[in-house]
Amino acid sequence: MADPAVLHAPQPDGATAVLVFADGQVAWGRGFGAVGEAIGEMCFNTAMTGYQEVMTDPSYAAQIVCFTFPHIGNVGVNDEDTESVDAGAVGCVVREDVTDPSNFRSMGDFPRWLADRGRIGIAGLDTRALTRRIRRLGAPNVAIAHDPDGRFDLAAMLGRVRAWQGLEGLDLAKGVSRQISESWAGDVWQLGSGFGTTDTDGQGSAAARPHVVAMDFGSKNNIFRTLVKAGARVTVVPAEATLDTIMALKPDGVFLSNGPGDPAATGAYAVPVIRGLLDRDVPIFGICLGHQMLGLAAGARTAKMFQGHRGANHPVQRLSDGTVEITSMNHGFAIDGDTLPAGVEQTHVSLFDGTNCGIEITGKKAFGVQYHPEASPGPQDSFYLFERFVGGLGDRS
Ligand SMILES: NC(=O)CC[C@H](N)C(=O)O
Repeated sequence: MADPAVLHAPQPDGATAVLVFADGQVAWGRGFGAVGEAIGEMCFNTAMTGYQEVMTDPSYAAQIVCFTFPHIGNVGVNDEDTESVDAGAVGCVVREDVTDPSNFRSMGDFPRWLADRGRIGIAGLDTRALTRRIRRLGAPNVAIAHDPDGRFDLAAMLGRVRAWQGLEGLDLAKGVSRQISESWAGDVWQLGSGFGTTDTDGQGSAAARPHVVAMDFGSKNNIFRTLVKAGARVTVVPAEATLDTIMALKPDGVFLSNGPGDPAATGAYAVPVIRGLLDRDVPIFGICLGHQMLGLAAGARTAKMFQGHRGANHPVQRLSDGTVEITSMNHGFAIDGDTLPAGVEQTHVSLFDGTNCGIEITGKKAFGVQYHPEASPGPQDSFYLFERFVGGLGDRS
């Protein structure tokens, strides 16, 4: 039950936003971005850069991001550093008030951009204390609200956050996926030249490239850009594409994207399709949710983590040679490494907590990683995975 003393914590002067936790705790702050209310699971992200990419990563659907880096919004926003058109986190929690943007790439300010996307921000909170709370108690369900007049009905908010089912068992991937297929031509962004295309990256004409059919479960666009950079021709298909639809596109390989929600809840559509691809020996590469789904299709189980991994400096060990990759991460579920059946090999582990970070299906060109080798934001130590996948597609008989 809520602690009434907490729920009725007095509203400080000037408070225009509030967080109401499912256990009744309340945290007051200053609102920015959209006016209104949203409900989600609060997580923390430790990346020092890339707030725009984080907020537009569809894997954060139904989540509120607490940034541990204190200065968020200070380099503004632009039209290039977005990972999706309109999906992403429902809100964010930041330490310092957002200052005027200062950056040569800035095209606008973060609060206005958030408002345009209907996303709520709250500033002035002790984000380190909130992070410690998550580390102690696990990721909480939270209601976030912003009202410039400072009027909030805390009891009603508490009722709504308690009524929310939470992320466990929630299927969000098909809701944020593209609904129609699309052919993807853009290459990765570079300083000075911006985004390249398949015509400008020196890898030959699009038709000569291996064809990757990418299943979109709520993908970050930089994955498709990186597949193109690695030499692929990419066709993106919706999350609920059938095995027949995919095979009709004559894929040289199939890519399984990241995405929001509980992987185990996607069992009705994606997992049987992936099983069919495995039966047909189609090469497969999965990232994050896609990795988890590949594991489920191969017979492993997934589980919700206590606090999850989100940041841009997570060390992962590659077991084949002991090399450590510094990776970008964003996940709250994981494959349970103890449930890998025969024929599924663990290839990478987290050096933070030993959780599974990579699998490979023995005897097939099918592998996945729990982290984000496409970075955006984050280090690019793991780009070799794209080269390995795309480079291995040419010799399929
Ligand atoms: N980035 C992702 O694909 C996240 C996968 C899954 N929704 C999780 O939280 O674990």
